Amino acid sequence: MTTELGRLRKLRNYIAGEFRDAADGRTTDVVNPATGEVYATAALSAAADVDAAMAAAEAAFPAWRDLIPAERQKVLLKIADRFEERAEELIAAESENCGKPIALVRSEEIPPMVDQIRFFAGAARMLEGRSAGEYMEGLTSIIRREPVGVCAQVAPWNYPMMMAVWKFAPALAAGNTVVIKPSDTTPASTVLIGEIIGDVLAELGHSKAVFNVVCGDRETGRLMVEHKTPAMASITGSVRAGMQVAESAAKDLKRVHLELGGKAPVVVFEDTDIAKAVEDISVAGYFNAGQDCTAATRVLVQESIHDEFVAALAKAAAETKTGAVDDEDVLYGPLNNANQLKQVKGYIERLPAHAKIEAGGQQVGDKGYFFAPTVVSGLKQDDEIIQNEVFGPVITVQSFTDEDQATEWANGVEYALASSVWTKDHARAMRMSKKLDFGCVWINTHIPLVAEMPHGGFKKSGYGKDLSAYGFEDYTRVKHVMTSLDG
Ligand SMILES: NCCCC=O
Repeated sequence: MTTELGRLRKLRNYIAGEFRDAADGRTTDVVNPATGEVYATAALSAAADVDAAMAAAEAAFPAWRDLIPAERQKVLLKIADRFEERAEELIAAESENCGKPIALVRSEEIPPMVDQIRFFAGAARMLEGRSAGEYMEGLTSIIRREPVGVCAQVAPWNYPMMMAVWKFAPALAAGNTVVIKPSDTTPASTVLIGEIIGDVLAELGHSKAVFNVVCGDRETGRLMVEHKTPAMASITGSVRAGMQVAESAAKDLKRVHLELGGKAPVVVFEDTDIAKAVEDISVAGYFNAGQDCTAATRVLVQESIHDEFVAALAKAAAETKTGAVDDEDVLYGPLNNANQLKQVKGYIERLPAHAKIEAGGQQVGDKGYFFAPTVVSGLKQDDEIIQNEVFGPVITVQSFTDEDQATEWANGVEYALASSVWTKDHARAMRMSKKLDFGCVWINTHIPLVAEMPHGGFKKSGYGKDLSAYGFEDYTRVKHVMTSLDG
């Protein structure tokens, strides 16, 4: 099948089932971060394009909302099947757009995405509400769970495809219509997803305008969030972007769903199995070049095993490979863009004198945006690299004395998305899972996720959940209907 990608290398908006250039013809260049070369252009959408997409989604909403859930389920199940059938196209688009290792997109991204779409297909038929009944004499109360309306969704560049799935699947399952904007650095796979979903909608007799893709930059995102049509704005991105969205959405009290940054602490006690912990933490710190809001980035290790642990982490880093998309031995590819490379380099250049680079610390090669697996030890709680999200293949290490100090430092950042604790002591693990102020606490593991469980943080990591029944409910509203029994 010829796709938008294969045909043109010109990525356009997908509105009401049609590929459209931005109304004013503007485009941005799309760069392959593995080569640093431009390989496509994408529409740079402005107000007229956002208006068109919102009008399409608004017009499609009543019919989509009024379908019985089983019909929406059929659509989502077919989308999941189509993702499997067209997996190689999706993998190629994602890999070229992000420089991701092809084998890892195939094994680590496609299967969970397909599973997540199927999970939400099921969730469409499992709407929750309190039992209907007489809570006041002579009056029956019932709960209706309804879609919110048009959803404006802004996806990030670290997992463009999977984050699009986390947004469109619960939204569509619940009966909402969607306008989604991929990052301006990674529009390719989302445009292809637009085509796939549009085809499925049409094949099953529904309007293609249920799902619309608008390409563009931050300004396009701002226009979407401030637009009068959507009832909800959902964004995965930086804290800065999330705060701007919350502020814009506050102007007309839109519902907001924010999945922002992370700075996951990895608390390693002296009784842990060091070899296993190092192996798992390295993968969880370097996978996707550390560009993961739950990455195992901030290791806190008990002082009695500190030196041994750091030496093992440094050895694991030296053995971890980054490189070409078709090399099956690499764990991760390049950073996503030149700006991100500059940001990661900046954190390393500004390290304080008391920090020690145990491994890596430099760009790899002179083509593309690759960065070496890095371990930095000797850090203090107030250091910039401890407090801020690096979003690169950098693991920091601090040495703690006891449980109280570990807890204080683990919680002592503005982020609160994910964390892990490593110990053989069950009671300590359970104490720590209560004390760690994060949306997820892993015990003796770090980074796995499942469709059935929520993903989302506290504090400046945002609010609202992705995945799970909680994520599904975020895309619904609850209405109370009360009826007199006297006619
Ligand atoms: N491991 C998936 C994390 C999603 C956000 O970065």
